[in-house]
Amino acid sequence: MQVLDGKALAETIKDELKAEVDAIRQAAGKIPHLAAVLVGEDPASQVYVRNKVRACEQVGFRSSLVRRPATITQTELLDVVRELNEDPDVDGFIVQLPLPGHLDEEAVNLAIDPRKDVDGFTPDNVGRMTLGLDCYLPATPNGIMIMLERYGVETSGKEVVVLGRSNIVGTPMTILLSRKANPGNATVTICHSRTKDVAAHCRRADILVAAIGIPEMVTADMVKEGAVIIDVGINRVEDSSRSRGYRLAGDVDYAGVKDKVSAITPVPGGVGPMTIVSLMMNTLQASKAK
Ligand SMILES: Nc1nc(=O)c2c([nH]1)NC[C@@H]1CN(c3ccc(C(=O)N[C@@H](CCC(=O)O)C(=O)O)cc3)C=[N+]21
Repeated sequence: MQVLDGKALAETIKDELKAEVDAIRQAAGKIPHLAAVLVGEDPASQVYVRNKVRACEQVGFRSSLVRRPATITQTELLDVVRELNEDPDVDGFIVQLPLPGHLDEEAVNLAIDPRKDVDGFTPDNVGRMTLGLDCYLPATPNGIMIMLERYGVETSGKEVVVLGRSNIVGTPMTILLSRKANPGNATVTICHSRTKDVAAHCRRADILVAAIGIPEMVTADMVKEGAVIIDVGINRVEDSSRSRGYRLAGDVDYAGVKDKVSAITPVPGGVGPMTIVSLMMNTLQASKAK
């Protein structure tokens, strides 16, 4: 069984990015600049954004963290987005999700200038991805594609099952995996809350991508012998034996499936770090485009 070590691969790619950033800085005096908007105090979001800022430092980017209280109004948040759209010093930015309940995520997303949308969430970028045009690819699905490519996981002609149909992971994952490209050319099934027999679909999968947010939902009886498992879930599970009071669990029962599969991503240290690296790649692309 091979552990698909996203953390190690992310470090390798960040070294490559840093070399490119250094060269650009010397040749053109330009430094890529990523801004992140963080609304409220969601503990997981704070960790993710902190990791993004740290990654920016590692590759030699400039980063700005725009923090706003959970009480911000929709109008005020749209003003923040507009300012970032118009700021010539900012190459790309993200608005960390989820937003507090009173805010309209869709309206915020629609307000982002597609040229600065390094998350790849705006209709312009989603449409361009679907048509196979140049665009910013969404960070988590693209991070997974890079992982499959660098670890030499064959996708062509394979049966892939994606659990979850979110706009940011499940749905774009199906598009990238089924497109005529390498990696790609897979036969993809998407499962969701209305799917009749999820386990039966999973058992057919050569590659299983779990992105549903239910801790350890995928158990050994649901996976095919020798399958490749991509675990996107990062769930905080109460654990009084830990000093922080919780442990991280994926959507897959790692201990239960690891002896049955050919390769699997750990949580943490799997898809998460790859998500951050693809955000860095998009930001470099944004800075080159200007
Ligand atoms: N606008 C927006 N863009 C995103 O890309 C976005 C988002 N909103 N909202 C939430 C999800 C999730 N996400 C992660 C980023 C880093 C880790 C990460 O660093 N994970 C580490 C550590 C995890 C931990 O310690 O909690 C790991 O898996 O090893 C995970 C998940 C980005 N997302």
